[in-house]
Order: sequence, then C-alpha cells, then structure tokens
Amino acid sequence: MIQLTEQQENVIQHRTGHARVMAVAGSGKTTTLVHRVLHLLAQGANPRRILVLMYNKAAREDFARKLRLSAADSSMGGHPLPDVRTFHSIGHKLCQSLQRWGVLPGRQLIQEGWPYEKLVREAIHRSLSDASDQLQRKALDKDYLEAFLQFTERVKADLIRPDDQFQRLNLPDDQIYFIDAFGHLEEIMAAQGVMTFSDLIYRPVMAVIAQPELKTRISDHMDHIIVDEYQDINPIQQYLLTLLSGSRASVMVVGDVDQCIYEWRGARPEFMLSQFSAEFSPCQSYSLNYSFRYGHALSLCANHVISHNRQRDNQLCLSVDTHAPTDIRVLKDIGDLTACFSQSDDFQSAEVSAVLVRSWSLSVPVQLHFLREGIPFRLMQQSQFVFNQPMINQFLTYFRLVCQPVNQPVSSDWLVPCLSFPPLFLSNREQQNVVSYVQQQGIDPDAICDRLNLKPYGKKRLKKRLNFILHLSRLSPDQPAGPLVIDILKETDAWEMIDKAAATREQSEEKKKTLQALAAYIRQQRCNISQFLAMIDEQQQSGGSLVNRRGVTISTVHGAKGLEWDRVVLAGLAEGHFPCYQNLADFSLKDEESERRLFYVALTRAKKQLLLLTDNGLNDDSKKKRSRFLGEMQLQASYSVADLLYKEHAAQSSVEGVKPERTGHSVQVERPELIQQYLTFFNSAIDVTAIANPVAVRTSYRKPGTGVAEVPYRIGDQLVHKAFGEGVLLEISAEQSNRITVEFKNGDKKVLLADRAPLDWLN
Ligand SMILES: Nc1ncnc2c1ncn2[C@@H]1O[C@H](COP(=O)(O)OP(=O)(O)OP(=O)(O)O)[C@@H](O)[C@H]1O
Repeated sequence: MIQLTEQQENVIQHRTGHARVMAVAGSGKTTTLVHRVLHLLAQGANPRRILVLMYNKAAREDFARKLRLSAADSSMGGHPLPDVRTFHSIGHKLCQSLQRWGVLPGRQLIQEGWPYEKLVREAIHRSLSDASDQLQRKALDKDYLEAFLQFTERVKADLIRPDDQFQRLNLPDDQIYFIDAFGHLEEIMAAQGVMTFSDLIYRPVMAVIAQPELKTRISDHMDHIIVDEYQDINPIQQYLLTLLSGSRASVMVVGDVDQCIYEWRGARPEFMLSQFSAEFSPCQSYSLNYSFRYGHALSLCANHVISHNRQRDNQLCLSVDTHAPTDIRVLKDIGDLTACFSQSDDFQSAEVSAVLVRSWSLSVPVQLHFLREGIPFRLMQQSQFVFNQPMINQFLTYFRLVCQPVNQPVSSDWLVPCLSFPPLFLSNREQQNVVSYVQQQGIDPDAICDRLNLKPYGKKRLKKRLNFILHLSRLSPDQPAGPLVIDILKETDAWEMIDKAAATREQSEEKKKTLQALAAYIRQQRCNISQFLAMIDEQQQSGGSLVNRRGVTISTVHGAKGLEWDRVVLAGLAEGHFPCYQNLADFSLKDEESERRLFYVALTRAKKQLLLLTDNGLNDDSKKKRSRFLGEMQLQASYSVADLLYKEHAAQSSVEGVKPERTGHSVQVERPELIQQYLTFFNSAIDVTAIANPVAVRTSYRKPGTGVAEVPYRIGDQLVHKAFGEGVLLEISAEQSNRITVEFKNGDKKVLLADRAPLDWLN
C-alpha cells in the first residue's frame, strides 16, 4: 500500500470549489486523482455527478482500470464508479443528445484515409475551379493536402473563422484557397452526412454557439469535473469544459505548464498559468512537485533547463529522497549506442528503453544504425520506418539504375521514380509521354524534350534529369557508392526541388534531413554500388523482422507524452535540430521556450538512465553545434550536488532523528540560488557558493543577433585543446580571471590564457 505524501493528501482532501494542481512529471497524478475520486465517493458524492476527463483513450482506460482496482481495495468495493472519458467521447455523447433533441442531424464518423481524402480533394477542386492547372495540381499534392488538413484542424481547435486563422498562422499567399476550401469541405460533409473525429467536439460546440439557449440543457449536470493534462487543453476543449461545468460543478484541473507541448493543436501555457483561475474563480492552487520517477541529478538538470523559460510558474521539480540515482551521460557518436544496447538484453525491450527524437527525420540515422547492428526496435508510427518512406525508395532507385544489366532499356519501374523525385512538376500525362517515348526509342533527352510542350525552364530541368539517368545507366556498379550520392543530390538539384515542392518549411526541412541522414549513412559504408544495394536489400528484409518485434521504442517527444522508460536516449541534440529551427534569425524567444518545454518533457521520461546523443547523424558536425539545452542542464553541477545530497541522506538515515549538521560539504555552482532553493526542500546543510568570476571568452558559439558571443567558462567544463587534447577546467584564477587551469587526459595541468588558447567545449 502506497504511503501518500502530504502534498498528495492536500489535493485528495480538497474541500470544495475550483482547484488547479501543478504536478511535475512522475509525481503520481493518477494515484492522487484516483484517491481524490474515492475520497469524493466516501464523502457521499453521487458518482453520476462526477466526471473525469483524460487526454486520450489509453490514458482513460489506464485511469478507469486503476480506479476499479483501488476501489476494490478500499471500502468503496462494489460502489458505482464515475464516468471516465476523453473530451472527444463527451463530444460524441453530446452529438447524440443534440440529435435526439432535433438540433443536429445524425452523421456517420468518417475514418481518416482515402474516403476523407476524396472529400477534401473535391473541396479543394471547388475552391480552385478558376485557378491554373499548375496550382490545381500543386494543391492536390500530398504535402499541400497535409497542410490544408492541419489548417482545418486548427480552425476547429481554436474556434475562430478560417480567414482569421489564415492570418494568425501567417500562411503563404498561394494557400489562400484554404479559406474557401474549408467552407466547401464543411458543405460537402454535411451533404454526405459524415463527420471527422474533430467534429465530435466542433459540431456540438458550434450548435451551442448558434443557439445559446441550449446551454441550460447541457450545463450543471455535474458536481465535480476533474481534468488531467490540462496544460495541453485547446480553446474548443476549454469551451466545452466551461459549458459542462456551468455554475454548479467544482472543477479540478491537473497539469504541468512546463509540459505544454501541443501548441500546434491550439494549446497555450496561458490556460494553465492564468486563464483557468481567472475563469474559474475563486480557485485554490496545489503543487505536486516530488517526482517518483528519477533521481536528484535529473531533477536538477531539468530545473536548470526549464528555469530559462519565462512563461512558467517557477515550480521546482524535486526527486523523492528515496529514489536511486539516475545515470546521465553524453554520447558523442551514434556508434556509442551499440555498446549501450548490446550490454544487456533487458534494455532491448519496448517497455524498458526508448529513443526519443525531436522529429522523425532524426530517427533515420538511429534506425539505420540499429538495422546494421541487429538491434531490434519498434516505431510508435510504423509508417516512419525508413524503408517504408516513398522518398527513400525513390532515391535508392538511382542506385538500382546503375545495377541494371547493360544494354537493356531503362525499366519504367525505375524511370518513373527518377522522374518523380526530386520532383520535376510534370503532369501524369507528361510523365507517361516520357516513359512511352523511352520505351520505344530509348533515352534521347533532346528528342523527348522537343516533343513535350513544356516551359523553357521545365524543359531544361527535364533534359538535365534525362541526361543524368542516361549517364547512370552506363555507369559501372563497381564504382564507390559514396561519390554517387553527392552526384545524385547535385545533378537532380535535390535541395532546390524539395524546397519548391513543399507546402511548409517544416515539411521541406524534414525531407532534407531524412535525405541527408541517408546520404551520410551511404557515404560511411565505404562500399561499391552493387555491394551497397545488396546490403540495403538485406536490411530491408531483416527490417521486417527487426522492426515488428518487441524492441527499443523509437518515438518523437510528442508521442512520448505521459510515458516513461528505464532508459531514455535523446538523439540528435544539435542546434537547429533540437531546438528545431531553420534560421536562427527567425527563431523567436517564444519558439525557444516552446522547444525548451519539449526538451524538458523528453528529459523527464527517464527513470534509471538518460543518454544524451549529440550526433545528429547527418555528418555535418562542422556546421551544427551541440544543443544549447545541453549546456543549460548544468550536468556537472547537477551531478555534484546530487552526489552530495545522497551522501548526506545516507549519513542522516544512519542516525535517525538527528538534524543535519554542517557536513563540510560544499559545492561551487553557476546557479547557487536555484540549487539552494532545491536543497531547502531536503533540509540540507550543503554549502553552496557561486563560481568565482566566470571567465567570458570569445568562442565560435553565436548567440542570435550578436555575432561572435562572449560565453563564460565554468569550473568543470569539459574542453578540448588543439594540441593537448581533452581536459577539464579545474580553476579560474582569482587575480587574473583570464587565466584558467586545465587538467588534460594525460594528467598534465596547464595554466592557459582563456581568451587566446585554442580551446573549445567538448560535446
Ligand atoms: N506517495 C507515493 N509513494 C510512492 N510511490 C508513489 C506515490 N505516489 C505515486 N507513486 C508511484 O509513482 C509512480 C507514478 O505514479 P502514477 O502512476 O500515479 O503517476 P502517473 O500519473 O502515471 O505519472 P505522472 O505523474 O507522470 O502523470 C507509480 O509507480 C506510483 O506507484
């Protein structure tokens, strides 16, 4: 039986009225909320008037199961239990009621995929009936369709008009048709009597907005509403919550502002920070800030990072004293993962280990590495398997062309992918004409281009591509594969064409990173073209068996929300990748805070071990610096303080009831105020002082808009010197603060001039 903490008890025993619970990762929210519900029932609350809202189906099922089990273990065994739902399931129930009342006509829920895509295409077609062929074709491209679908979701989530949303999202002019297409899509779905998943909430809410008198029939049925993961609520869900609670229900919301990561779905930190208490006033605030998930070093690292955000509550994340230390390491090379995962089979199972990435493209180097090393893995999204991606297979077709038997006409199986990727923007008919011509006459770039009615630029591009295909068909498969990658990228104008075809910058960056990762991998193999293809074919096949088995989970950070693993690897921790940005000049403070929250969520998934991989797998380390978040973690200081805390705790536990005395433990840190605040919670006597005079020196690290920045050296920094190699900064001279003492790996200690020595940070 768990001994609930005082903080948990406070939430459970909350008397009445609205409440906001700020709960850090792993603080036992589910346990607390389950006990809260049991407490309400024990107090005589009517279970039919209690509603628990969870963020997705899995969380709902998990909560309902834990509630049943805990009820059975308590005096509530056999007592009816309240409804546990998601916002969508409540929306669904409302749709049914509104249908019964004759307010809304019944509609079939349509599955995502082809049936829905057909309607979307029709809507776009209607909105572009007068537009050029080229624009119509572009609008029906996969990337543009995806961008339009995202737009419709945001219109519904934010409850604003499509034209306002268009402005708010600052979409490009060539997507202006989104506004009309939204209206057409709504009409088409109404005419066909179908609706999407998001309509489960959108339709009833819009009905109430249109007929406010409906509110009285919907509100005030509940006495208590409990909402989990409130930090990711969006405006339409907030509207629904207000509607359901009316003036009767006491609403308790639980969440962590620092984990607000669904802004692209309309979530905003303001909801939890200020809006809730403004709308549901008076409101009592509670904290659950002891985590049962990880040890002190990880808590301290997490606090250090997130303290750089301004839009937050300054809540500290604390580890319970009894938690074993969490091991945190920085890995510099993707190859280092092999040793980590082959050491112990235990770490290979899905529940135990996870590799988390900022975006799927960063998983490509990890997947390829695991395939090569035979490490089984499973992907949270199966479609993200590297060899399931059409673009990768299209790219590999260029290699297959080289390996086809000499003197044979180029097969259309290979020609079509090479004409489609990187895109040449040919229509289906134009592409078909090229293929038929090649099949009849062979590849004759001039003749083919003369026969097609293309604009001069299109003609030039097609000719270039055909010449390249011709060149490849004559190349020997014994040539090395590495240089061919560079040729393909150059001769097909890959980066430019990917940029041209993408509907959003994010899409084009994702594609480019995926391709870069594959290119880097091919170049590392140092084999010839036929050997490379044989290896890829084998990996494609073995991939089937490696990928579907229980193996290391690979997920994006977004997909890891609410989950935890013994071992977590954060891969691709390089500037531009995580934090993710295309152009530093456009990377706003708000974007940075949002990326930092994502990093915070990623860190706090680990229980026993956290591995931080700075290799982005793209072989462009010269351009990409390690992620700023790694520096912000203050790993060295966090470790030192955690270590002292464990020692102090061990000493205290051996002499029970004795107040800690000055143990003589002291530590010099960069952020003494933060560490001191943390230590206060543990009644610690560790002496914390600020590092004396951190030395500011010129480095190649650039801060936004400042050119070459002054970045301070700190004691404990891991450095690398051009001539002496790796070392640790031991001392900063008190008198002459540009003199630093560095101890190198061979044991030599050297006093160096901080602003002159050819030094850089390691990792
Ligand atoms: N008071 C407690 N003492 C010891 N362990 C606890 C306590 N409360 C919760 N735990 C443990 O902490 C872990 C996480 O708890 P729980 O499953 O309730 O939280 P969660 O809701 O899944 O996590 P999170 O807080 O990240 O949402 C569980 O293993 C649980 O048994």
